[in-house]
Amino acid sequence: MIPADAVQDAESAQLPLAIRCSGLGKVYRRFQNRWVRLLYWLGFGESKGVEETWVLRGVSIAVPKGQSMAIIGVNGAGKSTLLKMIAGTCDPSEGRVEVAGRIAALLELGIGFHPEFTGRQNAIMALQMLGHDPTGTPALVEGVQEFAQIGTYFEQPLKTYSSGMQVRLAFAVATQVRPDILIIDEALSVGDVFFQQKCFERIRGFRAEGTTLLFVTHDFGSVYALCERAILLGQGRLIRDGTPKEVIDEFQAIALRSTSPQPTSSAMVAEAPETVTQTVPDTGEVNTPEPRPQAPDDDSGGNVHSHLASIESVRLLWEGVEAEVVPSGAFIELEIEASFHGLVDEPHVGFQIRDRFGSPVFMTNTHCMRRTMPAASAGSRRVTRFGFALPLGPGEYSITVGLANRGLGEASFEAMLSRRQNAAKLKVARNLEDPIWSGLVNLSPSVSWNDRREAGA
Ligand SMILES: Nc1ncnc2c1ncn2[C@@H]1O[C@H](COP(=O)(O)OP(=O)(O)OP(=O)(O)O)[C@@H](O)[C@H]1O
Repeated sequence: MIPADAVQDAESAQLPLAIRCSGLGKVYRRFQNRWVRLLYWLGFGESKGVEETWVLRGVSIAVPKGQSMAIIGVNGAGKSTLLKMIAGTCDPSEGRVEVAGRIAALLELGIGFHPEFTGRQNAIMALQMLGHDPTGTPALVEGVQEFAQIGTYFEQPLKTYSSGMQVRLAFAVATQVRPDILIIDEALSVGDVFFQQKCFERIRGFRAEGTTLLFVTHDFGSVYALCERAILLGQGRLIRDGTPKEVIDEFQAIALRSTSPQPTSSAMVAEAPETVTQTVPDTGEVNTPEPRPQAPDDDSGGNVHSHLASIESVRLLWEGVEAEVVPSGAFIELEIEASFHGLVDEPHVGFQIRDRFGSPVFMTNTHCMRRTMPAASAGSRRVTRFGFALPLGPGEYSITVGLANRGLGEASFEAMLSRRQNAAKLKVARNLEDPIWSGLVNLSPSVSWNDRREAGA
């Protein structure tokens, strides 16, 4: 939890560093008027009429050479600001950044490109600006064209490009020569799935050759797939530094603790619900003292507790018997027992299955299934059973369960009452009766064919 640890850890391990940030901060100032601005820059009137907003403060991290680190946090947490300071496109207001090696940064869509120039012209200029030898440029431009695969658009002005085409060109230019440090800010989320896979393949290749990777994304699947470390920023501060799983769990826990008046996400057991309201439902009973509104008490493991209800047990049943290992394709039941300590007028129960990287495999809940359970009164217990076939590939999975009150709109809840992160684990074994297949999910394809004869044959 202590940001400075990151610097100390890497240094005490005496790892050669690619990046070191020490006490990094960025402040933006708003001036009441231009006179205040002038006085400020002349060194007068320090505080009068000047509003300071620190968007990043006290960030100290050390990134050893060759490490892949994800930066996660809610919108406005300061992720892009940190990347820009490391890339050198934005000056810190305080603290220091030191980098060792050549940086390639994909910070904003087509950064530095000119809308009137063609893809080819932009590629030539960008490669030269990145410091590549002009004599080697034709070969590099060919490589960009080949990787970007934007066809005849390569000869058209950039202003005619879709955002996906711009990312293709930008990524191809930035990565045409392996950089020592590669910085990517969300850019890859724009491209189509095939291009993303191609980019990830190139990034993996660079990693294998020793490139350091800094990666901002809201896609946790790619964090698990690409990064060995993650940091969590919140309101411009470094609040967690650890493995992707630790940091993503913390992010989810913080998101659940949030007290913003927006409803919680429908995926009540799922990916980082943005917010949870703290409202206790109106019981509708006259002269009954209402329980005081109380925030769900969330521990750092992503669990939620409240005074209204709690999930007591979670069991997996295969053929009616509790099981931890089941064959792929088996029909299983997930049994969730909850106890209610107050009236919950519209309870909903849900679950999420995650794979060993922590990536969600499946999630649903009774609200999303358009099922309405009866109200649960104080002192009652209820067992909810979900039954489903499990056509997943062999491997280990975890199950997180949740209980919320009152479904809102299409996909949200008024209050999260109980959540148990990783409440059960499940091992899926190969089903020896299955035909041979590999992958995440058994699609059980059918197959048919018919022969056609050429006329006259
Ligand atoms: N030039 C600027 N002037 C004033 N405030 C700014 C400026 N640039 C960024 N900010 C503010 O700094 C904060 C952090 O912004 P930043 O873009 O670094 O966040 P982020 O975590 O990358 O967010 P997102 O996930 O939405 O991209 C935000 O509140 C933003 O409004």
